[in-house]
Amino acid sequence: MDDRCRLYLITPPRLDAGFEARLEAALEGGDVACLQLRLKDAPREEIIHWTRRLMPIAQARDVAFLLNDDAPLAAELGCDGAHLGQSDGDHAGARTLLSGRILGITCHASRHLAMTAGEMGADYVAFGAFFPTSTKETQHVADLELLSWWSSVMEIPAVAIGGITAENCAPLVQAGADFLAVVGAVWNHPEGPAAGVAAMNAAIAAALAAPRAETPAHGT
Ligand SMILES: Cc1ncc(COP(=O)(O)OP(=O)(O)O)c(N)n1
Ligand SMILES: Cc1ncsc1CCOP(=O)(O)O
Ligand SMILES: [Mg+2]
Repeated sequence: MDDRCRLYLITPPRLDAGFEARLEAALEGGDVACLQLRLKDAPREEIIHWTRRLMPIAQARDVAFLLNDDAPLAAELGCDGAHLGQSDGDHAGARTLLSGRILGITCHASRHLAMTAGEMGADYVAFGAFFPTSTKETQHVADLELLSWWSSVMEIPAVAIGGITAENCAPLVQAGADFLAVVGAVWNHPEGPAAGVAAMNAAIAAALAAPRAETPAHGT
């Protein structure tokens, strides 16, 4: 198992004018593997606008830029990839369209969805929600056993999402999450987004350095 675990940053649900500076500040805070632009129900023009503004900031720092929900638009705009949920269109078609780019798939708390996504060619599977969150209404609760099983059996990276903070992330890291996806932990951090990124990275490093809790037994 690759012991590394990295931060996967998702934009706030709404972006105000001048958000570019907040993103730059966040990325100054420490390691970020990728940035997902997630503007639910925003007009296409707004998504295009923010992609053109934010993608160069991310890519200049070697942070992959992923678009949520829309694989054709991600391909058209030259994004590094897309994240699709179970209701976000044709996954296999998106895989073809995003050949050579990153495609991540929401798998909620389901081994079956994750294996299907893996067989389809997903670059990562996302499990959640691990904790209560006010960022999105969630209907699925994922647990450590799923994460631990996936990471011990599969090579495809796992992203953990949902209410993750610097304070609660250690068990996810120790269960084998390859990435921790967060919104609130960074953008709502009381000392600003750079402090949020720094706190997440410090918590990940501490969890990796700490003695591991016993791994749960895996069923079939
Ligand atoms: C990394 C990551 N994981 C899960 C999601 C959720 O995607 P989805 O289920 O399509 O819900 P919306 O985000 O579209 O509301 C995600 N965006 N990113
Ligand atoms: C997009 C998404 N999908 C499942 S939970 C969630 C929201 C994650 O945001 P936060 O890190 O603030 O809980
Ligand atoms: Mg979606």
